[in-house]
Amino acid sequence: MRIPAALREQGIEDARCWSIPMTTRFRGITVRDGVVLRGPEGWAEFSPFWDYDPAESAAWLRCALADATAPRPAPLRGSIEVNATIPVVPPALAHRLARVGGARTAKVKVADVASSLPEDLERLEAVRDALGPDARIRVDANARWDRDESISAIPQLDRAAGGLEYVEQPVASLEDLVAVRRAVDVPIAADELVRRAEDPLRVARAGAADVLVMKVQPLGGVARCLELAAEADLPVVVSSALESSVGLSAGLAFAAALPELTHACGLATGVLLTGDLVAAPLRADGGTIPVERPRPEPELLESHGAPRELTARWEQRLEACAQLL
Ligand SMILES: O=C(O)CCC(=O)C1=CC=C[C@@H](O)[C@@H]1C(=O)O
Ligand SMILES: [Mg+2]
Repeated sequence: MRIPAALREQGIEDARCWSIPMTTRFRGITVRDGVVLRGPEGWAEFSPFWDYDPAESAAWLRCALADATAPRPAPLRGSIEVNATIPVVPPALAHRLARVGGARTAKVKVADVASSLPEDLERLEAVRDALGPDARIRVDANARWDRDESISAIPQLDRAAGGLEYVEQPVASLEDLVAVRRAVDVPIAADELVRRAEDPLRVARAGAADVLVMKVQPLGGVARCLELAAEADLPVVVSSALESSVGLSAGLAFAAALPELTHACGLATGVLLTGDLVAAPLRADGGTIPVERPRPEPELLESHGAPRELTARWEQRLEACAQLL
């Protein structure tokens, strides 16, 4: 595919567009697509979701550009503990997915348009049953509740799960998050208020969350995430943006370089894709993923290569974002 001049000037030598079907619908998506870029440090991923406009997507490109052209920080650990990620699926499938990869923490999606509260409760019961009493279970509502819905749903979810580690982004606004956090006993994590906010640290400064979920692409890259985490001074959960192993490995690099890592990270999402760009995909085993930087396989870049029309859309997107760098 065509490489914007601004990226060539900064050392990008190759760019490939890919598209891989998901195993289950997640975030309303059934196919994941994106671009991988090659620079002097290796391959890096640029894969903003399609609902991110060019201004927001520019942060994803800054991440890819830095990861392809500048060395990653020194790792402080060789493997990262991860959580199983459970989409909105029936209880029997949730039970099965919770055990894939041997994680001792699961994150369960709730409050989805495709799911009622009773169904969310059943999904949580199934996950607890699968993992046993010592596992940690967190839920992610993706800002779909209002204040009152949160305050009513969270204690019910907490009971069904046999105890929740935290609730991720129950409501959209900072003000509502503060109110919910005051009203419930379960700790609160912020995600959208970090990754889609003009000021990702506002939530930390306001004391509105107990945990920050951080994703390297939307936040502009590994180095910037390390700066933000140091300033936020809150426990960080590094999570994926449903990347291929090329992008997941940047998340692992961030998690590996954090001075303190107290929670399992949401980087075991490779299993939600039906294929990958590397020969040995980054997958959880015994609940951890090794901190590695696998390189894409030429045959896999070929076989997962995006159709021409999709590639043209990504070329336009890359160009628009490159102009905003
Ligand atoms: O945190 C995890 O366990 C996996 C990543 C994950 O849940 C997400 C990745 C990308 C987009 C999001 O809708 C979703 C999230 O909201 O955290
Ligand atoms: Mg989230």
